[in-house]
Amino acid sequence: MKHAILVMGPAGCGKSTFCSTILTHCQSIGRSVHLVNLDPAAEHFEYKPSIDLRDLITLEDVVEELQYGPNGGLVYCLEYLVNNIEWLEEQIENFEDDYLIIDCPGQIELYTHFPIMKNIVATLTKCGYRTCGAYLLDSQFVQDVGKFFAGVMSAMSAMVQLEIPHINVLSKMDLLGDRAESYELERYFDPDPNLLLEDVNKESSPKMHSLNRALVQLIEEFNMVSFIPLNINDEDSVTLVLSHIDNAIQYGEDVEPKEPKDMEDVEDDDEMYDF
Ligand SMILES: Nc1nc2c(ncn2[C@@H]2O[C@H](COP(=O)(O)OP(=O)(O)OP(=O)(O)O)[C@@H](O)[C@H]2O)c(=O)[nH]1
Ligand SMILES: [Mg+2]
Repeated sequence: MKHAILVMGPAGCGKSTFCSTILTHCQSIGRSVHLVNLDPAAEHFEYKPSIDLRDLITLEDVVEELQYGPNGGLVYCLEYLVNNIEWLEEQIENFEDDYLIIDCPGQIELYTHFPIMKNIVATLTKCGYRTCGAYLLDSQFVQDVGKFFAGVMSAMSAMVQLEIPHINVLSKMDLLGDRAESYELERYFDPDPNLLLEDVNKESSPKMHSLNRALVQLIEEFNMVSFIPLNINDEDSVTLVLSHIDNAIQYGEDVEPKEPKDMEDVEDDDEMYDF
């Protein structure tokens, strides 16, 4: 079985950094992973992507030749990918039994109302991939409840559209310093919808209260508002996030266990010393 993580989230929330953090971590534990870049505007990468959308189309060319602005150009590039999806199919066919980390562009429209990501997921599924969506929100989203609400809505919109296993990650936890451990923050990781409603009502005018209630109810019904905090400087935190993803796509259940081979090696070694 093949596996993929689709790394999504608003502009600048740390998607590319997340991808290279996971890559570094996987390399250090001897796991095979490949980076896939789906951002036609990406400029540089810590790791060279194994598959790169810029080999098919770049934002620079679209802006130059078609006179699109940067946002329209980006949507054009991804629509071009969807219209030439055989390109992606051919590329991902080469990665039997591997794990792809897919770095997406940071334009929120791609997750909320364009069917682009849905098409990409359908292609991955068709090619035999189990895909997990990792939706990143920057830790600044837990600094006030209004922002948190907006962030949750965008995460939920991606989740509802894509219909794949999904986790939410709160990135850049290192920026919060000591506050990262505080009770005030922890209540956002797995928030109680009633507390959320109380908080958001305090900050908005009474006119908004019934809308707030409806939104909280929606969040509650989807039962998805939980976030895994990620501090990229803390190895345990990276391990925890990856284990949530592995769990969501059942990675490891069908991977050949390492022991038998190791045991053979040991046996061979034994033979060498068997006088
Ligand atoms: N302190 C800190 N900074 C981070 C972290 N992750 C990302 N950044 C910084 O945030 C900025 C954006 O990070 P990227 O990883 O490029 O974010 P992105 O989501 O890929 O951005 P786009 O592709 O433009 O949407 C960079 O300046 C990073 O150095 C983090 O965990 N901690
Ligand atoms: Mg990026």
